Amino acid sequence: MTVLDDIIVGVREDLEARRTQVPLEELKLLAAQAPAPRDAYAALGGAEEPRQQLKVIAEVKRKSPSKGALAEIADPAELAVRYEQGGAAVISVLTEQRRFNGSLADFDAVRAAVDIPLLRKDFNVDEYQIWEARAHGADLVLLIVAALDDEQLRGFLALAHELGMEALVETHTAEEIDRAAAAGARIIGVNVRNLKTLDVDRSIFAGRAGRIPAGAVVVAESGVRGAADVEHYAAHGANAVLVGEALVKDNAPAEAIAEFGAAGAAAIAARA
Ligand SMILES: O=P(O)(O)OC[C@@H](O)[C@@H](O)c1c[nH]c2ccccc12
Repeated sequence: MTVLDDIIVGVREDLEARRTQVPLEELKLLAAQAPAPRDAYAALGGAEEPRQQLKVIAEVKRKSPSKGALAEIADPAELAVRYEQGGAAVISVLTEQRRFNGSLADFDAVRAAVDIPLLRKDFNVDEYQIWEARAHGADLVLLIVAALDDEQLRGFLALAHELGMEALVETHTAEEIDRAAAAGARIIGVNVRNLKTLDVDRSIFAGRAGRIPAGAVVVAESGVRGAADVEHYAAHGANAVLVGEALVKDNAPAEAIAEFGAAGAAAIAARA
């Protein structure tokens, strides 16, 4: 059993517990009452031609299975406000409980505090979680290709789009990129962390990005330690970076986001 399989077992158990408390029919009513979704594709510069900026997806991440506790985040809303002030395009909030110490309560707190698009970051393996994301005011959901078969991937992507949301479709291998593209993903992430082993290999990004179709926003996920890593990803085709650990550990996350954006834009300009 891979790490990913193991995580999903726990995710499914937690999800079944929530389903008995809030049945799907009730979630659908809540989703209908939620504020309209914000356009995450536009926020990530998807429609700009050419894409000259490097967008930052800033993550609220308390803990990870590879590194354990990362930071004491007393007030996720306050952190999110700093992310927004620093110029983050999107904020990602981990809601997985067992391994990442996240929650929908964290998500709700962040939703109430900022106006930019929010990603509900979880191991989404059931339609219930997509409705749940929208009911809580999410604008995007994470879909991990390695965790889904093609029918699930297409079904969840279609549901997210029907509900007015986008999906960050996460890949690791070239084959997963092809599956994401064939399913019609508009925002494709390359996670340099292999979720089956948790190994990080930043060098894989360069060889993957060119495989992503031109219309899709290219997101480099994981492993950003500082501006040099952002420059590397931007030089090799990233339109956006998703950063967790480095930002939750930084005393000045807003300044770090601004620095990443500037470093990325310079690398994109140098590439042209
Ligand atoms: O903390 P990092 O190395 O900056 O990584 C952020 C993000 O990419 C990582 O949290 C992540 C990427 N894909 C995921 C899927 C589930 C949980 C977490 C993740």
